[in-house]
Amino acid sequence: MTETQPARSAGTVDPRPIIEVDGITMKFTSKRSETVALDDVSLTVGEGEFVTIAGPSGCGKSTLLRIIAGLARVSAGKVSLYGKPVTGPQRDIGFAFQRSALLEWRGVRKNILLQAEMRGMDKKHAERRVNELIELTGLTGFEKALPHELSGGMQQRVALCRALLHEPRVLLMDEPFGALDALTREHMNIEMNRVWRETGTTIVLVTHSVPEAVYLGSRIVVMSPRPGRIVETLSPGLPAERDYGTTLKDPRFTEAAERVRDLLGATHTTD
Ligand SMILES: Nc1ncnc2c1ncn2[C@@H]1O[C@H](COP(=O)(O)OP(=O)(O)OP(=O)(O)O)[C@@H](O)[C@H]1O
Repeated sequence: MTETQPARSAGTVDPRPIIEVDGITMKFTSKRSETVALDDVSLTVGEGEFVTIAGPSGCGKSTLLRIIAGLARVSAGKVSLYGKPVTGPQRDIGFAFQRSALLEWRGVRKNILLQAEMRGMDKKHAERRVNELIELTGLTGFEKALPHELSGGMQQRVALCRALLHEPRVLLMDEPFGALDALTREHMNIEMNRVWRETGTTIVLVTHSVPEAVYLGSRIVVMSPRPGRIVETLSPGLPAERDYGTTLKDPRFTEAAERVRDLLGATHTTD
């Protein structure tokens, strides 16, 4: 990566709010039923933060991300991105999902460039950016490989490059490593921490994994079972640069992980 690295230290968050979720409620209504997916959820994410959201299945985590992205309309409350109300699909964000959704007939480079084609980006700029991202995510040498020739972790790296191609200030990730085996997931977590530090992107990541939530998050948001509410927010104060093995033994990590587990355990019992 050639660009200057933004200085970071955990806990010192730029006060400028980038995402503001203010008292949102989300109801899904059909002829037969009404589902309250989110109930009075408020969350502010500052520039450069890495917020992880953990919560039981069905508590509205994906719905919350979709609302921030402008892909779903709230029943009540307000959402702003970069200080402007979200009223429709947002272009200046990146989105990564559990399934990498790569085009099977396109190689790595061309899959990443799909983003540039969809946005009509300047070709030379996009080409330069792809080179940077391929290097950043360790995909050098695989530029022409087709998705089926890649491991699951590599496929997710390609999806990550695609989500970052247009240099979005905000990256939303919905359980992006959920389909990977445990070891590959750890590697992706280490990589994700580096990508965050090196790009300065504001990230919100939804996960079912407690270690992933605590290792990656500068702040960890824990939600209750449906209707989803925020039950607690933790800021363990770990340094931004985190060696995996050392971090997992750090008392700040272990205490936060235990607390998240307790909260999720406690919320599960009321399921
Ligand atoms: N389009 C929709 N129409 C009706 N109900 C929906 C819709 N989208 C989500 N829901 C409901 O809203 C609730 C929250 O769903 P959501 O997918 O946001 O949860 P989640 O926390 O991301 O779950 P998981 O962890 O299992 O992915 C669920 O009960 C789901 O059935």
